[in-house]
Amino acid sequence: MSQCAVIIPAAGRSSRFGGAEKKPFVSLDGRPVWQRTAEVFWSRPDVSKVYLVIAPEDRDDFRTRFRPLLVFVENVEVVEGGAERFESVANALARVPEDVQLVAVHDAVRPLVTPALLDSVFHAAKEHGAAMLAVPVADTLKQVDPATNRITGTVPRAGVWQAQTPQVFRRDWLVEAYARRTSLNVPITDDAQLIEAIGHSVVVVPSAPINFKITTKDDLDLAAAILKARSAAKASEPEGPRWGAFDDEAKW
Ligand SMILES: Nc1ccn([C@@H]2O[C@H](COP(=O)(O)OP(=O)(O)OP(=O)(O)O)[C@@H](O)[C@H]2O)c(=O)n1
Ligand SMILES: C[C@](O)(CO)[C@H](O)COP(=O)(O)O
Repeated sequence: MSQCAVIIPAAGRSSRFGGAEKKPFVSLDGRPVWQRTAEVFWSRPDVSKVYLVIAPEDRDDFRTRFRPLLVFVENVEVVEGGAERFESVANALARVPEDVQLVAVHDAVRPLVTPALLDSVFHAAKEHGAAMLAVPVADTLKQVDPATNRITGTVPRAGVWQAQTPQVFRRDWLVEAYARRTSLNVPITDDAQLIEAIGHSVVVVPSAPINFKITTKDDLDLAAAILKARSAAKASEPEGPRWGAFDDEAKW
């Protein structure tokens, strides 16, 4: 089975989130956001290692709080983050061994990604060398003048998709793209941009809005409400057949 290394950047400043605690470390229905995200990856047989990228200023606290958990998870390595997201990814990418075929980059603050979505984007990346999750833009897009808050134009949304993560690439392509990153003088907000810039096409795998990024407090509240609804639905599911003592009521 071709193995995939997973880079989970969690070293941002959470400036749009506000609050005392950075968003990867806040509790989401009982577990920190980063852990909920990492759990979806680290138990997969096709994941060789998870590289969790933590800001230097958070390392000591992270060790203190989560070493007891990580002792039980063999395939996780903590890597130091950088000032920008691409620097954090680059630091982890440098740790990925050459024999790893694919590298997935997934925001630590997209905790609701599902195993099925991972299956589809991993499969597409194995087949095409580069693939990412995205959803087609559903709302009308407006260009707005920040000085006046007035609309200056409407952006045609045909063919426009909202990028998500994971973004999954052949390791050699991603290493080459990062090596040539400095030649690009555009703000890099996702890794697919770098792969596109070195001439490789990236396949878009239709995703689901559930894989949204926690950027603000409202996003955290939405994620918590979704998880609460999920566990309520699970609790109200009829009991499955009772094994052992047969019961006339049991439905096969
Ligand atoms: N220097 C950075 C910047 C971002 N990230 C990570 O990249 C993901 C997506 O970034 P974003 O949602 O923008 O997080 P922040 O940069 O923390 O948010 P903000 O822009 O509001 O400060 C997050 O998991 C964040 O922790 C990172 O590892 N290193
Ligand atoms: C990578 C990303 O999540 C794709 O939509 C997005 O670009 C991250 O941007 P951010 O400003 O670092 O949140």
